[in-house]
Order: sequence, then structure tokens, then C-alpha cells
Amino acid sequence: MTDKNHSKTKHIRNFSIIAHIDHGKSTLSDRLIQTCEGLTDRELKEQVLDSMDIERERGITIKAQSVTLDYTAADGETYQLNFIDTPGHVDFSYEVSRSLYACEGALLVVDAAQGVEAQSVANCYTAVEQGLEVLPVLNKIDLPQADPDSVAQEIEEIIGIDATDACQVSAKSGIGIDALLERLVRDIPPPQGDPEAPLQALIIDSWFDNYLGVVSLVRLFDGTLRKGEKVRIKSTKGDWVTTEVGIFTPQRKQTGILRAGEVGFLVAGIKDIHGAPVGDTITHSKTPDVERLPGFQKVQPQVYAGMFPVSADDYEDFRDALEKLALNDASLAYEPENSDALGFGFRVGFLGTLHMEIVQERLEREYNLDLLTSAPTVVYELAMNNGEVNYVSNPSKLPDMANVDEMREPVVRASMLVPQEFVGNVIAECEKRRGTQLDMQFLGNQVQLTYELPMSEVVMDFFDRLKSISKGYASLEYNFERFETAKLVRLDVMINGDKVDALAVIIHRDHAHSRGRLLVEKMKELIPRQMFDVAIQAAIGSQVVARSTVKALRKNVTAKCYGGDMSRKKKLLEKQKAGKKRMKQVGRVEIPQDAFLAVLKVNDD
Ligand SMILES: Nc1nc2c(ncn2[C@@H]2O[C@H](COP(=O)(O)OP(=O)(O)OP(=O)(O)O)[C@@H](O)[C@H]2O)c(=O)[nH]1
Repeated sequence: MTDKNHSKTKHIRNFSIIAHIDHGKSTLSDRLIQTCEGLTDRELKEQVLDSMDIERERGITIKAQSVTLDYTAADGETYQLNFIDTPGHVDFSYEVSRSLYACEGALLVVDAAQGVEAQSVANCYTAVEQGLEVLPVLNKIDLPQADPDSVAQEIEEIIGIDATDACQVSAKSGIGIDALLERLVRDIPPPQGDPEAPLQALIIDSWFDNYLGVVSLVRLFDGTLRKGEKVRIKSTKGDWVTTEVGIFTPQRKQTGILRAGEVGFLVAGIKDIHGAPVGDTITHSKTPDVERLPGFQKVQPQVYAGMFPVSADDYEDFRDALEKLALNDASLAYEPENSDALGFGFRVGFLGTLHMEIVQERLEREYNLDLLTSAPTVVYELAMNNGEVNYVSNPSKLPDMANVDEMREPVVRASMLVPQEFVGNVIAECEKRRGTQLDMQFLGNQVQLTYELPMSEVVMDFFDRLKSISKGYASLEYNFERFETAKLVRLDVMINGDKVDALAVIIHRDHAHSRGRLLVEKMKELIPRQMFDVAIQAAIGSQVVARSTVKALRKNVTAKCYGGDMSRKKKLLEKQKAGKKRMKQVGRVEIPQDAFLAVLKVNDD
């Protein structure tokens, strides 16, 4: 790196904002945009970075997005700030490390009234490991309960970075934002890179736009990229001519040029959605030998579920939609699945159950599909009698157990930060879920608990449960450790004597009876009464462990409206029709979506 090159990038700052969910990343991003005059007050009201409807409704950030801003600092110089918003939920830490890869610095935003949470710790370690300069930012100092001094101390004790002169801000009211921008320009190093060198750009994200084709978010490490140039995608060796090059402000703005160190977008008329994969390297067609950047680690899905179109005619559309979504979401995996009960669909792999819900919602809203989802499951390892090792992510595909030597379940190492008063609750919950305590440390007012837990007990509803038993304060971070032998069985569910493959679950033998009982009870509440009795049974092999019956309807539902108010009758029928949308006829019985997910709601307290 020569000084000459450095001088060309010295006014660029690339950074991410990392934080635990709800600590104020989106609010701070918006405030930075406004301060740099990228936005009017009215526009600020809409959380611009959370552009997808679902994100806005749920108030969470799913996809990383970038924004380029001009900031004129106190030294009179104008800096180009490129920042990438990152998601905060435990299911999406993969996206965080991806965003950090394109940056030289990160703002670690911690709610000064809440303190450090496990997710901030994990993300901060990722940033430090990737060599980023981390600036601690204490947010929400406008709140009366904010305690910036002790939170700064917590940052030092728990994360181990210097927080003595951490920026104190209120993203909501604007306090401290100017000082933060000055610090950012001063402390985050400019990117290295030579605009004259051969082009080397990393695809941080790609998504499909119906008009433009594939749009890619890129970070240029070296070289200069212009509109109208011929570029090469390294992995596919495909050559394309760029039709649009520019930045996000946060709206897409064509500038026609991107230089070393910058972050922006590129459109090159790529219509094949596999044409510009995330993590790939782009160069000019004339310099095909430029080295590939390391790219991103491929993430393994942790949870699998079957997804089936309610109407079989939608199968092709469903496949197209999954293909498009997978381009935008590299963590999504899928393969065709055929269920006796639900027909043709796909087995889809997710990072967690929140990810699963979001994917289902996106498929339904953005692609106009009606889908049924079977209960999610983790991947099990099977040691077969013949020495082979197999993996199963679908309970109904378990082989004949006579050929299986041993069944192993995935185990995670979970790290939780909990205020002292809730530690008892959290320990009890971990024990109930077959956890083994590895460590417990007192750090200021908080306790850091480390447990080994079966992944199946963590991915389903543990995070929600943890929040509810700690008044929202406990936080969680976990990683896959290994497969461990466990006494596992498949619990089958029979409806009027017929085994319904999409309802089978794999569970621990010691829980099988109690959960089986709770499951049939829950399903009894969820399956609507029909014209005949519906028997629900849970069985392990040929042994029925629980049973229950949904009694037949005695009268026609509309009978009581007979001769009376027709509009009421119509309403009732419409209501039934709407309810039916998310049902599937299995044999003679109509089973609603909720019943397929009943196992998630079964908690043997
Ligand atoms: N009082 C106060 N509230 C704030 C401040 N910053 C953010 N909030 C509020 O905190 C809540 C969460 O803020 P967001 O910006 O949505 O949090 P986030 O970290 O982006 O959350 P995710 O996108 O879900 O990860 C919102 O209700 C904000 O209005 C602040 O400085 N002061």
C-alpha cells in the first residue's frame, strides 16, 4: 500500500452498526441519514432502512442494506460514509459477519438502560476477529433509567474493549450525534485499495428485481468500476456489461462509477438468479486472473420443515419463488419433498424458527402463495449397522430402526446473559430442556451462563421462553458443538387411524409420553369439529401413547340462521371459507395449519 493510493481512499469510512435487537440500530441509522441531510423529517418517520413491509411490521431488520452519505466534518473535509445495517436477532448472526467483511469499523450500539446482551458480545467478537475498529456507543441516554457509566463498565468487563470515553447518544432525540460522527471519521480507518489496480469487488448481497434482473451490493477492494464496462463473475466465468452502477442514499442512485474502497450496487442485465452469487468476486473481463476474495463461510441451516402449497397447482410458482428468495438469502436451503398427506412440496432449511416464519411470510406476500408448513425439526445423525453415517432432517424419512445402531442429536453451546434476579428461572428452564451447565460467571449485575443443550430444545421456542421468564432481559447466543447419542424416538400421529407423515416428530424417549399426551390435547383444540368423530392418536411404533377425540358436529353450522338474517348466514360461510384456506384435506379430515405446528406449542411445565 503506497501513500498515493491511500490518499485516494482517505475520505472513505466503511462501517456497520452492530447491536442487540431493540437497542436502536435502525433509529440511529435513520438519525445519521438525517444529520447528513439524506432525508427530510417526514421521510425519517418511516424507518427507511427497513424497507420490506414485514420488517416494518415486525419492527426488526432482516436484510443488510447499505447507505452512502456525505459528511462534512469539523476539519472542513467532506467524507463519504458507507454504512451497512445489520440484523440483530440470534437467527441472523450470519448476515452480520457478512456485512462486517465489507467494513473497517463498527459501531457497537448498547442500550444504556439495558446493558450488554449476549448477541452484542457475539457480534462484537466477530468484528474484532475480522480486524475492525469497534467504537462503543451508549444509546438512549435520554431515558431516565439510563446508566451510561455502569454500562460502559459492563462493556469493558464483558466484552473487554475500552469504553472509557464511549460516545453517549440518543438516537431518538439527536443528542450526541455530531460528536459521534466526528469520532467515526477520526477513529475508523479509511479502507485500503488502489483505484488504478485491476478490479476486485466482493458481492455482499444480491437480490432479484423484476425489471432490472439481479442487483448486487458490492464492496470494491481494488480498481474502478464504471457503467458500460464488461465485467466477469469469477465463479461462473460469465461476462456481462454493466448497465447501472451507483450507491444507495438509501434510494438507489446511479453515479456511473465506483472506486476502490467504496460500497455500492451494480446491475448487469443478469437474468439468471444464480448469475451473481453472494460472496463471489467480480473483476473486469479483461483481467480474468484477478484472485478470488475469500468470500463467506457457507452457513448450515439448523432447522428443517416441509412447506407445501395449499393448492397443488401452485407447485411450479412455489419452486420459482424459492429460487428467487434463495438468491437473496444464501442461508436458505431446499429440496423437493413428497408427503402422503400434503402432496408435493419442498423440505426447506432455515437458521431458526424466526427465519422460518419470515420466509413463509415473504413467500406468501411477495409471491402470493398459500403454504402449509410442517413442524420444524433439527438434523439427526444416524450410525447405521453397516458402518455408514446418515443424516435425517425429516422424521417421516427415518429408516427402519432395526438397521440403526445409534441415533445422535445435535448439541449446542449456549451462552446467556441474565440479570441476577432471573438466574434461578433460567437455570430451571435449561435443566428442564436437558441442559448441562458448563460455566456461571458473575459480571457486574449480570450473570453469564454457559450451557450445553440439545439443539432441538433451543431452536424451537427457547428464545421466546427465555425472554418471558426474565421479563425480556435475558439474551442468548448459541453455536453447534457436536452430535451426541440420545434416546430418541419417532412419535407418529394418526388421524382416524391413518398415520399422517407430516405430523411425525422426533423426540426424547423420556418426554415421549407426556408430550404425546399434550400434543393430542392441543390438536383436539385445533382441529375443527366435522360431521363425524375424529380420533387423534399419538404412537411410538405400534404402541399408542395418547388418544383423544374431536366430537362430531351435531347440527349444520348455518341451521340456526335458517329463515333469519341472510347477511349473517353469508358472513358465517365466508368466515368458514377464509378459515379453510389454510387447511388441508387429509383423508376425510380437514386439518388446519395450526395443528401441523401444534408440537411447538407443547411445553410440559
Ligand atoms: N428513548 C429512546 N428510545 C430509543 C432510542 N433509540 C431507539 N429507541 C427506541 O428503541 C426501540 C428499538 O429501536 P430500533 O431502532 O427499532 O432498534 P433496532 O436495534 O434497530 O432493532 P432491530 O432492527 O429489531 O434489530 C424503538 O422503539 C425506538 O424508538 C433513544 O435514543 N432513546
